[in-house]
Amino acid sequence: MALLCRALGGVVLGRRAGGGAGCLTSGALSSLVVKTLTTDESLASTPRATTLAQDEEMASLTHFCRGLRSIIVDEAETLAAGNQGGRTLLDPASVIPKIAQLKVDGEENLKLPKVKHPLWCAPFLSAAVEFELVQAVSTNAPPEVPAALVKLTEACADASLVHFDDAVRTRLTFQSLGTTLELPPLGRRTAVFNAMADELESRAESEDVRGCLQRDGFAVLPRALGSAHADSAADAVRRWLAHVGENAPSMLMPGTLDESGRSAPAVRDDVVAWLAGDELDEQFAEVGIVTQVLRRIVPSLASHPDDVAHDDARRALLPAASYLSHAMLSAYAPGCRGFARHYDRTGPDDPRRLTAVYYLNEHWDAKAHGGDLVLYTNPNKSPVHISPERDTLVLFWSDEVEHEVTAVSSNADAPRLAISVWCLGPTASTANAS
Ligand SMILES: O=C(O)CCC(=O)C(=O)O
Ligand SMILES: [Fe+2]
Repeated sequence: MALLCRALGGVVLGRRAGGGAGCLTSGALSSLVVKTLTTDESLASTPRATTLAQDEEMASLTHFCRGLRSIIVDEAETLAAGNQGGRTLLDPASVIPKIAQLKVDGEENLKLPKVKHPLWCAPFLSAAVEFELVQAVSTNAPPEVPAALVKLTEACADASLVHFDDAVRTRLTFQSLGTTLELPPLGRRTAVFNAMADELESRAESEDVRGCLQRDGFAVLPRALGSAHADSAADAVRRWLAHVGENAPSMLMPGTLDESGRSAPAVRDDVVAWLAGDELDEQFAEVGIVTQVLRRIVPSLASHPDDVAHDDARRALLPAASYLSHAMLSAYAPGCRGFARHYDRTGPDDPRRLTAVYYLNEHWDAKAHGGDLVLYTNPNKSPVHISPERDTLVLFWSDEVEHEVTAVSSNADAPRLAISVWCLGPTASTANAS
């Protein structure tokens, strides 16, 4: 394990373009792979981050590193024995089921009661792949090996075993290792993720979302993903909702007031579903993709990574890898009363620090349909009304900006749909526990 830490620690891992390059020291290894897990409480109510103990993290990392190594050795032996049956090196069709089994084995053997998030294995598995990648390049393995590892990560992302961002980062790591080998183009879904994430980052940059947040406490970003991506995401969300409504209606539940799960239709009368980012069935893959894009990019908009002036404790967020609260899909049906004035952060034990809401509603007419988000940013100023139009992203500090959702007119011809993500920070109890 120490060897693994040293090996990984020496590697400069690229991050998403625009996110700044990060040098992963061995001390930072744990923050790469830890604090990323979400309890199943989040499926019932407010999303909450939880952390694993350090020995649990190391056990998980060891499990995936050893497991992946043995899968690779097994595959190499099969190929060498000539029993490949037409398979290529690390053929996803043969390797993905083995990796999926590794995840199941981890759930059974590691005894991590807190681990319920579908993508809980993502940071461990992607660290294991990165390790293999570095090993392959540094030991001058045949060039097909690193290339196969990059493609395998993309297949893992398609199979909800790692995040798409892991796949993009693995490719950047590969490029940073100085090999001249050409990689095949990004896989289809990873390419969609990448294009959406790039668009969101560059729109946020050009509209100075960070500056607005720091100055005004909120930011509004129209055309956040671009109309083509927004349309395909919104269509996919509609199909997903219909599918869930028919096949798993218990996933749709009344929006709650706080993490206790209490609901009160007089205060809010929407219906919500929690998205994990693994909603990748062929018919609605963009649901998982857009969820992963929001969860990946929104934290980086909270402040500039190099800007220490903004690093005040009140706004301190957990490390990026820990922002994996589920995303909340909310639907206010025509005729709903909305959501009464409130702060999202309900108290010192609520981890939410930054709220981001992305709207999916086509042709929303604020006057005719209502459903405004109203932000009460400053008692001396008029409140800010935001119409929930498709492809608008709104960000505000969860503990500073009181807000409400106004009634949705019964003339609206579709429910008012939004996806919300929260960036989390330490709470009184998590700070004491760590
Ligand atoms: O959908 C919106 O515009 C905001 C909803 C909201 O305030 C919440 O879910 O906490
Ligand atoms: Fe709210």
